[in-house]
Amino acid sequence: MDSDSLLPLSESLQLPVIDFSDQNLTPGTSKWDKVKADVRKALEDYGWFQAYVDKMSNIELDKSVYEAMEKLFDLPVQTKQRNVSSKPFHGYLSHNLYQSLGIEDANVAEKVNDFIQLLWPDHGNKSISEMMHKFSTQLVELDVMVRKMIMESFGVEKYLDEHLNSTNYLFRMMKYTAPPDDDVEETKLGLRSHTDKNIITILHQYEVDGLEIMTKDGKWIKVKPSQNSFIIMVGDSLCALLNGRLYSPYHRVMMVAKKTRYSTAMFSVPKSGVVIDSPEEVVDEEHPRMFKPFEYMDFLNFFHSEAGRRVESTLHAFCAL
Ligand SMILES: O=C(O)CCC(=O)C(=O)O
Ligand SMILES: [Fe+2]
Repeated sequence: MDSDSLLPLSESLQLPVIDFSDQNLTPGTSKWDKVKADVRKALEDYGWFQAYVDKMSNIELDKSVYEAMEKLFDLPVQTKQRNVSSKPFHGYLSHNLYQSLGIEDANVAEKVNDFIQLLWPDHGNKSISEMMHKFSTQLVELDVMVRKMIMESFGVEKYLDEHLNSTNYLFRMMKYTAPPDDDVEETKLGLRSHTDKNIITILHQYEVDGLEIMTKDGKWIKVKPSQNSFIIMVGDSLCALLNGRLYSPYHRVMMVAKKTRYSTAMFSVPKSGVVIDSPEEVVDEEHPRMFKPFEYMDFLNFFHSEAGRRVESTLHAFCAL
């Protein structure tokens, strides 16, 4: 991990920070290949990295998203509950310190507009939905770039278009209320430890920290919020698609600061009916086939079930060979 596209995050631990700010980061260049190699190494070793993006021109956008989130979560509970979905974990959720709202197909301008109109039908909110859609578009571009690098790196780029077309984008906004003023560890838990079930997640924390990601050897790493970067994380579906060659890490939110915390997540999610099955290219003697083919909604429904909640690893319990 000692190439010049990596920036040091911490003196004591060499954490994966990869520079995505280069405007000339285009496929086929030597810069692209270098970043691609770092991405693969980080996702093999940690299952995530911090993508440094030069957002100097986007500080306004970042601030606007933050302000819109504050207002959305201030709406009455009955209003937020209009955000429903037929799929588990896609609509409004609330438990303990945690609340979240979800926009399905957030890459489609009308869908973002429908969401804003449904919750917040004031005059003038067109500009808010346009702003949210702009933010989504940037996250989708980052998701596509990273997935292209991953597919190339494993020699399966011929499936890239098919792969990109087999997913939807779910954008979620999260609010975590400040924990009670005590020293009880449990009351600080904002979101319990889990692996993401989708393909790739792009997380962004606003000012207040709390995200912790587990290393393969069981150490929790606290990830500091940064306006200029996004956390890119492998989900179980990508891990399964690549025959376990990339790692999907456990992560959680601990509300250590006594402050309200906001975060956003863009999830690339397999569409209904798509079968996740490792291509031959990622299976060999050294890497025997690890998972049975499965449909994402069956996997998500298992995770949502009583039995699925009890198992240590949803992916292994659901489809390991
Ligand atoms: O709020 C965060 O930083 C993490 C959220 C998360 O892990 C999730 O929504 O899956
Ligand atoms: Fe997560």
